[in-house]
Amino acid sequence: MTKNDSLDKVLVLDYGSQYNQLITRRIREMGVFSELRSNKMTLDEIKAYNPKAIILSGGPKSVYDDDAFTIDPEIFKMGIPVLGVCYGMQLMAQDLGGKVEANPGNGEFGQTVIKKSGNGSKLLADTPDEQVVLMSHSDNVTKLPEGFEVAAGSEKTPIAVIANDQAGLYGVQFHSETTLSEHGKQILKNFVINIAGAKANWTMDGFIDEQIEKIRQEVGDRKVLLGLSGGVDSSVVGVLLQKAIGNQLTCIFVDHGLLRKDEAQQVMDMLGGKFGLNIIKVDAQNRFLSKLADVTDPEKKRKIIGNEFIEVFNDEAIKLKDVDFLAQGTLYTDVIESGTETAQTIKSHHNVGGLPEEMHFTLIEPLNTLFKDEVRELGKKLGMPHEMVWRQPFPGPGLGIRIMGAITEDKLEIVRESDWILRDEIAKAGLEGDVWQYFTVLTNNKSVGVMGDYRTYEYTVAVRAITSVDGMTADFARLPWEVLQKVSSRIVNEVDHVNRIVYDITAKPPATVEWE
Ligand SMILES: Nc1ncnc2c1ncn2[C@@H]1O[C@H](COP(=O)(O)OP(=O)(O)OP(=O)(O)O)[C@@H](O)[C@H]1O
Ligand SMILES: O=c1[nH]c(=O)c2[nH+]cn([C@@H]3O[C@H](COP(=O)(O)O)[C@@H](O)[C@H]3O)c2[nH]1
Ligand SMILES: NC(=O)CC[C@H](N)C(=O)O
Ligand SMILES: [Mg+2]
Repeated sequence: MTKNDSLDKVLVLDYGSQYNQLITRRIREMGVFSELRSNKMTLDEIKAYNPKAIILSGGPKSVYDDDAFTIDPEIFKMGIPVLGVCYGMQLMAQDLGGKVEANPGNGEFGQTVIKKSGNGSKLLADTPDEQVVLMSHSDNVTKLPEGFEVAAGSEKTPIAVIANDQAGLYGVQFHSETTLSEHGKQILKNFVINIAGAKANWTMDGFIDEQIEKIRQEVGDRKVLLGLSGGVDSSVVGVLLQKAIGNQLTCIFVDHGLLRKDEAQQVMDMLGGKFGLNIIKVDAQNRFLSKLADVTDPEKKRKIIGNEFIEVFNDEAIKLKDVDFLAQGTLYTDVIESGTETAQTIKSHHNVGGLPEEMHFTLIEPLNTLFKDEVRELGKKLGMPHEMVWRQPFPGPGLGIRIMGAITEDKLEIVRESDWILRDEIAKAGLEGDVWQYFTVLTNNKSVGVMGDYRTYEYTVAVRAITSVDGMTADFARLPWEVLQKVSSRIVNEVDHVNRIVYDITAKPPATVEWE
């Protein structure tokens, strides 16, 4: 029996929403074990999995499309409580004899108020009669299936929550899993704990033990390479692997020429020195930069970088001999944004969507169901120091995706120096703990300036600083004017070929954090 067999499990079936893993994460926050699985799971597989409750996620398709993702309707008769979220609710309604149609208007996107009807069913217990939720749909349930009641509605969506208390079947048209649904957590808790009766016996300590056991079983006495960047994710994987397999682990730190100022030295000192990890530093500037010469398309850059990383790992593996596994600090955010069978590609993260199609390694990615803040909690539990756990994220493709257009040595110098000034000023202002991530971007835009009575025609640098919890959604940081003023003045004065600074004031969505 594996450890998971003793836990109550909530099975989330994936219909392709960007937020689907947030559902499992909200449930883990309650201390209940939860996993996301393919909507292709058969009825027998679901029965064998033995879930305490099932959630059908949202998704981009319409349930009446010819190529819509489906479910075996028998699952609604198994006596296991089922909650449908958005697409999931529409699928349940259609399968049980209700009707789903395109919304006659433009759909409903953004925060909306819903109002309970009647007592709102057990699902909406302990939430106010009127509450704000995040809607993101263009189809509506227009006819209820038999045995169901409307538990709440909004102006544009009269059927926004459906409930069949007796059968334990429920649907919410909104995304209860995002923080933009103000009582979403309570609603999920009502479903998982009160309605399905799941026991809260999952912990992060349990997760560590389980991962260590899994890694030991898989690796046996063979060797593992870890792509180590000095970032939070791969450092946490490094510490976890060291606990699991000790000196069967070799870490590879690649200097691809796209690192920040002084980064290579800092990483080697911190992880090799203080933490005693066995690290090989590979100087690969030339091979990365020559492959990237003249490449302007963001997705192409990401794929070239992803491929080249693997080439470097391959070369090192040949030297070390008998290495079968490659470990990476891949998080769920990297997986979902790279696109899955059901979810659209937003950008190919170098370590997922940027990997070559054929690889000699088996991947070990113990964090690929987690979000950044969960990884930080894990790092703390593993006894890692505050400054390592709270390092700001830095993407694997590095400064390469912060230069719009083709990458050159001169442009790298501009982003490297301007980034250093921004980091220096944020540190001096004592704001490092308040801002989740901050960096500069070299736009491909030149404009006219006047310096010392001369006309200049030089580059615009953008400053990006955001607040976030998990990197899935973000807002621009309200940096004090004085800090922005100092940063602007120093970059224009100290970095050649820059005469204008702009501040990026978009949230994610609709923008993303990085510009490419
Ligand atoms: N310079 C590098 N050398 C070796 N491996 C790298 C390098 N950059 C990234 N990687 C690999 O790619 C993975 C994904 O990178 P990512 O930036 O998301 O994570 P991280 O660097 O570990 O943490 P953070 O998100 O805090 O920067 C890393 O966990 C690591 O395995
Ligand atoms: O390792 C990585 N490889 C990548 O290819 C990559 N792209 C974005 N990021 C980081 O992910 C978080 C979310 O960024 P985006 O909103 O730009 O997708 C932010 O923290 C980004 O810095 C990456 N990390
Ligand atoms: N977010 C969703 O799950 C949307 C479901 C469906 N595609 C709709 O537009 O209504
Ligand atoms: Mg990184």
